[in-house]
Amino acid sequence: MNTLLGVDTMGPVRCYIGLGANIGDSRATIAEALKRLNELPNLTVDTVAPLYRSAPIGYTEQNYFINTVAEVSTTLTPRQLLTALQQIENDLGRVRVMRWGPRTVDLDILLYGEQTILEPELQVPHPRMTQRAFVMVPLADLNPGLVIDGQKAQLLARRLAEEQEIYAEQRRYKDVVKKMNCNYSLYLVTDRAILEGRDLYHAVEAALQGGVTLVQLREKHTSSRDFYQIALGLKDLTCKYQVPLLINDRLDIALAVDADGIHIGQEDLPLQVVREMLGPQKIVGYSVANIEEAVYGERNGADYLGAGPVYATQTKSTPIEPLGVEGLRSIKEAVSIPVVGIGGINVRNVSQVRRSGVDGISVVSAILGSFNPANASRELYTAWHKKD
Ligand SMILES: Nc1ncnc2c1ncn2[C@@H]1O[C@H](COP(=O)(O)OP(=O)(O)OP(=O)(O)O)[C@@H](O)[C@H]1O
Ligand SMILES: Nc1nc2c(c(=O)[nH]1)N=C(CO)CN2
Ligand SMILES: [Mg+2]
Repeated sequence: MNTLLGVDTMGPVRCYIGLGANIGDSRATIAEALKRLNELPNLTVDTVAPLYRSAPIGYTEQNYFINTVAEVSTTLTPRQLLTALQQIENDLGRVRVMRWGPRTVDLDILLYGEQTILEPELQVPHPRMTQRAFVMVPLADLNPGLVIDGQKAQLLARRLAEEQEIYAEQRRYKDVVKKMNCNYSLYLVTDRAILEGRDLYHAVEAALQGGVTLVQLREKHTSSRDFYQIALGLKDLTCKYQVPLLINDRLDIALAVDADGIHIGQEDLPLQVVREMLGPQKIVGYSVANIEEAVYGERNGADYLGAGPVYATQTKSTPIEPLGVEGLRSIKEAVSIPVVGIGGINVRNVSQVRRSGVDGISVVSAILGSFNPANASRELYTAWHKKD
């Protein structure tokens, strides 16, 4: 605790949370638990270690576990944090049957700053953590030099990993963090036709410099080989600016370049199939034009919805009746996942769109139709963030 002019001021405290699951789709449950953790008002998930598969410790007649550790900062007190973790466990269907038994998800406070807590309901540092490879190995990934009970995390992790069965999961969990922090506010969808021969990479890079937060590569009449090559090039760019790259429609291309996700429409592969094939850690977006499609999207695994057209546009060959801001608002209110508006959005109507409550705007021509995509993006960014 810092003391400033005799007043106690508490900044956020760095904590480590252990996550474990061995019933149902453990990876998906852990991803969901992390998302809910990050959504707590007084807590931010800063980093998540890779996932590990580990043999059950304690009671051994149960499935292998998926385990990881999250580094978080929070202004919650230890007790409040414990209550919040237990709430998430319960909401995700945890039923306590036996000690050390199978569970849909387990969230333990491993460390709370430097504090030691010895209460009947809460002991911190977690009393068994230094005996558990499934805790120490991911913890050492996050903070190898951390000292617990006078011992370095990395040394403890190495020693424990020799005695206890633990495997690194191939599925990369950095994706989960990326997905969790995905910012939908200024979402660029590409269209090379609008560029009229200007260089796509050049335009996208300018847009990224101008503040675009998400990029979707959309190609209409391109060979698979060219699509793949363009996607690889864009991936380098989006990585440089730490912005997710999504691929329109083509699951094969999304997989081939290990994109951050895919965006599909009503006529593309079924949503559940795409989700199943890409796994829980990738972003799946779904185009909707009405409430029914939106609710369907939310129930069948979409991470966000692209709702539109908000205004009349020439991008689609068959014109659809625009939703208008009210239609957009009704879609946003019908679901709890992020919604981005698309179709005819430009710097003049952006604040109107924002007032519908959506999470972002998706644009094609407002950026790529401009000879200065950096400026166009900057203006949209400013307009979106302007308080009225
Ligand atoms: N650091 C801690 N983090 C979470 N729960 C704790 C902690 N210390 C004590 N507890 C208490 O442990 C009780 C049992 O928790 P739970 O059923 O999740 O145990 P467990 O995860 O199966 O076992 P273990 O504690 O060995 O990991 C909780 O009700 C909680 O009050
Ligand atoms: N491998 C593994 N074994 C366990 C785990 C766990 O998360 N992973 N959790 C337990 C109780 O917290 C008991 N045993
Ligand atoms: Mg527990």
